[in-house]
Amino acid sequence: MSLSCNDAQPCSLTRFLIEEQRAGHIEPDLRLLIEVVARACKRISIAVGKGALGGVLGEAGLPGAASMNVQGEAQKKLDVIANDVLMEANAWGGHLAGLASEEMDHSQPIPDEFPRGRYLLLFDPLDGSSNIDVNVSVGTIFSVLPYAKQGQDPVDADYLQPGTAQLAAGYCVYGPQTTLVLTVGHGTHAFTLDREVGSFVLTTRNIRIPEQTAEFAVNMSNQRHWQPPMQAYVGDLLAGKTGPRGKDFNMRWVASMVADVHRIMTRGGIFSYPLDAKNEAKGGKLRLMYEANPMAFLVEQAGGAATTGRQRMLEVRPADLHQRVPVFLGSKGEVEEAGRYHREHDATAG
Ligand SMILES: O=P(O)(O)OC[C@H]1O[C@](O)(COP(=O)(O)O)[C@@H](O)[C@@H]1O
Ligand SMILES: [Mg+2]
Ligand SMILES: [Mg+2]
Repeated sequence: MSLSCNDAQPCSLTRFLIEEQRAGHIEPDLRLLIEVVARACKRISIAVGKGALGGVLGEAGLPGAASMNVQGEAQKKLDVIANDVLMEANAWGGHLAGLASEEMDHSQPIPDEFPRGRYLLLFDPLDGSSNIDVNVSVGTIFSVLPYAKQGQDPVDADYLQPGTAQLAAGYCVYGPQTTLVLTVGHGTHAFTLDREVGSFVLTTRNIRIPEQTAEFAVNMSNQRHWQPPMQAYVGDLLAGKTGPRGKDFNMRWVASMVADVHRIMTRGGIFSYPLDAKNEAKGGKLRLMYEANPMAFLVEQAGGAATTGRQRMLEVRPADLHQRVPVFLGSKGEVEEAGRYHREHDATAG
């Protein structure tokens, strides 16, 4: 029996990963690590799907005393559940040296009593938390980095590798369908969860993001806080056909990065969360290690581009585990266009 995926043979994630291993694209233990993460995503998908019936909606913590994460944000029950699922699944997995989560102050080495591996896993366990209680798509984002110091506990500094060092990245969107989108550095591929069978099935091999687009995603309510190049860029998008861009643009904003990026993976577009007067002191809103870098890797592997507006995202040198950055990603032509507004502004501002 042939193990290779073909049109007649739906390809499970397991089978796909074995093929990637045979092609020399991934090590066997990275394959197994991705399987563990995918299993955890299935469990999170089930928890998300239960909603009010499962008692998983609402804030974590006691009434009147919301539990806060390291980012100073109130945690939802599902933020905590998703974090626990990923932690527990991976502690036992045997493929990791340590983990870091958007929800935890510091990275955690795999305890001594468990087998240790050669990878570091970083994740945003539940992205789009503000959408949990209103039954709108949320997701999980993850990134895998190498760890070479065998026999030593990894510390936060070991995670501060640029996005170009990522060995794998992915997200799982919990929407009308649960879809896992994955790269191991050889294209970006989508797997849809067959809920009856309980396995992820390859549904799009080699996603290609259209280079040009007429759709942008940004939280327009922040417009008055933006810096001049962003004001100028979006001003020209809004001017439409009669403006300098010469075409009308549509706008979408789900407020779950995973869902917004998934739309861009499907039909193109540009997603941006720029610097503004509210987030400037923190460096931006979105997190480099848990959100921007894995998404940038996935988007580049799908033929798109990802920048801070001024620099390729994957080349940013991280200084802090919870570092925040401005984000522009999606259709290559449009991301370059946004970068041009920043360059021209910086040149004239001296
Ligand atoms: O509240 P805003 O400004 O619309 O921001 C939404 C953005 O914040 C995020 O929800 C941040 O992610 P978390 O829910 O993981 O904190 C992104 O998913 C989304 O793009
Ligand atoms: Mg997030
Ligand atoms: Mg989150």
